[in-house]
Amino acid sequence: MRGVWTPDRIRAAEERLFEAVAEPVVMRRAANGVALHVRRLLGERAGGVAGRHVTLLVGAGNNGGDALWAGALLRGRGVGVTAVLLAPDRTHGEGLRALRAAGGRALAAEGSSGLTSEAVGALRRGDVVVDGVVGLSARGGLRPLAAEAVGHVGAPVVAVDLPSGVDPATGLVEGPAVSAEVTVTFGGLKPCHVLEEGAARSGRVRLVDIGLIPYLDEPDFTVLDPEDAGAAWPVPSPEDDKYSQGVLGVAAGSASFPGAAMLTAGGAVRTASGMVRYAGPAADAVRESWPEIVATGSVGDTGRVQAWAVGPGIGTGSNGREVLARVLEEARPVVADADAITLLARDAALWDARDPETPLVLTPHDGEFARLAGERPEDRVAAARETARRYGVLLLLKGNSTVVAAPDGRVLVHPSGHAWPATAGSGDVLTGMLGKLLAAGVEPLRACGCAVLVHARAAEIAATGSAEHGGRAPRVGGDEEGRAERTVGAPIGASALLAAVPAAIREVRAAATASVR
Ligand SMILES: NC(=O)C1=CN([C@@H]2O[C@H](COP(=O)(O)OP(=O)(O)OC[C@H]3O[C@@H](n4cnc5c(N)ncnc54)[C@H](OP(=O)(O)O)[C@@H]3O)[C@@H](O)[C@H]2O)[C@@H](O)CC1
Ligand SMILES: Nc1ncnc2c1ncn2[C@@H]1O[C@H](COP(=O)(O)OP(=O)(O)O)[C@@H](O)[C@H]1O
Ligand SMILES: [K+]
Repeated sequence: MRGVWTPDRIRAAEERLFEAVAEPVVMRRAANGVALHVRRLLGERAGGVAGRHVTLLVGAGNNGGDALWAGALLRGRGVGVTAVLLAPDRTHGEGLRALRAAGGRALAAEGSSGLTSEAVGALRRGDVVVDGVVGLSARGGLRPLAAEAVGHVGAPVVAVDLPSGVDPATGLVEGPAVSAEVTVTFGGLKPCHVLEEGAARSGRVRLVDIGLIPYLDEPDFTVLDPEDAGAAWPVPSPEDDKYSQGVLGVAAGSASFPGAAMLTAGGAVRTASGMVRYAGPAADAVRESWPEIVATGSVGDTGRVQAWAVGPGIGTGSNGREVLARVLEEARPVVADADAITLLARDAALWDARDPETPLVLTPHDGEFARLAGERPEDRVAAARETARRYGVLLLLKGNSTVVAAPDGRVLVHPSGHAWPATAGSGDVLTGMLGKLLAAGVEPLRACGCAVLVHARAAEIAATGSAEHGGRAPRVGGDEEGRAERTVGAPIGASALLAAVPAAIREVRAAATASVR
């Protein structure tokens, strides 16, 4: 599990760190981390380090200072280094002196009419470009000269702290911005590394220890890693039977939408052993697809369950309303998706059926969120947190980065790193998976984080066939940790995602086992 802190809180921790350790020492630690990851990327993409060329794009602040110091260190490894200075009179003085003393070149970016041809040449020549334009203090979109320079970058980029042009606090991008292959950040993750466009533009995020950790308080939110999901994933123990692992009731689908029932129920079956019951008009179809499911026609006839998954395909008319009200009255943990969210958003009386002490998870996409909150989410973390608090629910806001907020203010974020789950019916699969984790007794916030992580990974496995390749997706260039964007994949439907859920579970469980060795 990794913490994420807002820029203000990172800065406040840095202030405390500087009382104990001199600022230049800290900066040197940061630059060491940058130089290390530049060397690695040169090895991957340029086949070696010595004799290769790196171009530094350097802004006016300490972010540029980090880049210059890293350049000085790279000179010591035989790398040719050219710094393109966006603000020559305000460049970090010590960093520039260090680079020059190590034999690096520096040139002003700006000529009489924008970027000089020399600067453009340097940006084009680098085997790797280091983005030291702006870091934590970024405000608004890139300044015109910086934007022009970024437009000339063709080589793989190592971003210092964060990709320039991305808002550090939100991950939003206004205008041109850097797309990094690797982002080297210091002390703790910032929101831009895991939210919105910033998540994709950050590439592989590498965290460097600069001694900040003891000065950081509780994170603003957290990101689960595969090993966290693997450690929490329920598997049967020798004492277990089918009931003790938690029984999930699925109330999904209708005569017109039997597929929603199949996908939701399937998500549950593939997530954990034990038992799944189904209640609804698609009972025959569900029995045919999933013979292991005990299916009945109505919620009242279902028998005992430890949690419910309700909503996909139930419709928003009186039948759907009746189903949802009956499920809520059972006072068991519930995951409510799709039509159930629409019903809850427009019918305040439905909330009376709910026991406020029993966990209720709502899993809206942005459109469903707007029905609940009155507007589409802008700052997704703040919006999810506020809505979770207001309704007293766990709010799982789906998207490329999924945000899960608990009513007590805790938040988990999962940046998927790809968009393979964006396919019709994949939300239904997620609902079934999450319901089964709730039925198994996994703590609700963690259950949400685990379900989202494994669901996204299952989609990636299905799209790329990576499980068939011994855990490695076929990739175009790059190393085994290469980004999903460079992975060769083919579009999938939700059934393919569903079929890959066991492979994704095996993978996270293997990660958990490896991490305790
Ligand atoms: N604190 C520490 O010692 C440590 C910090 N560390 C490093 O320091 C970084 C923070 O450094 P910082 O605070 O100096 O600011 P920084 O992000 O370089 O930007 C400031 C300059 O950028 C400019 N600018 C602003 N917005 C812009 C835009 N949209 N487009 C273009 N330019 C823009 C703005 O110029 P302006 O044009 O507004 O005058 C201003 O001069 C942090 O990210 C990390 O890398 C590490 O070494 C660890 C120790
Ligand atoms: N651009 C995207 N990148 C990654 N995941 C996405 C993207 N768009 C949607 N998803 C994921 O796909 C799933 C879609 O769910 P949902 O919108 O409910 O679809 P449906 O109702 O068709 O099942 C969610 O898990 C969501 O997080
Ligand atoms: K940067």
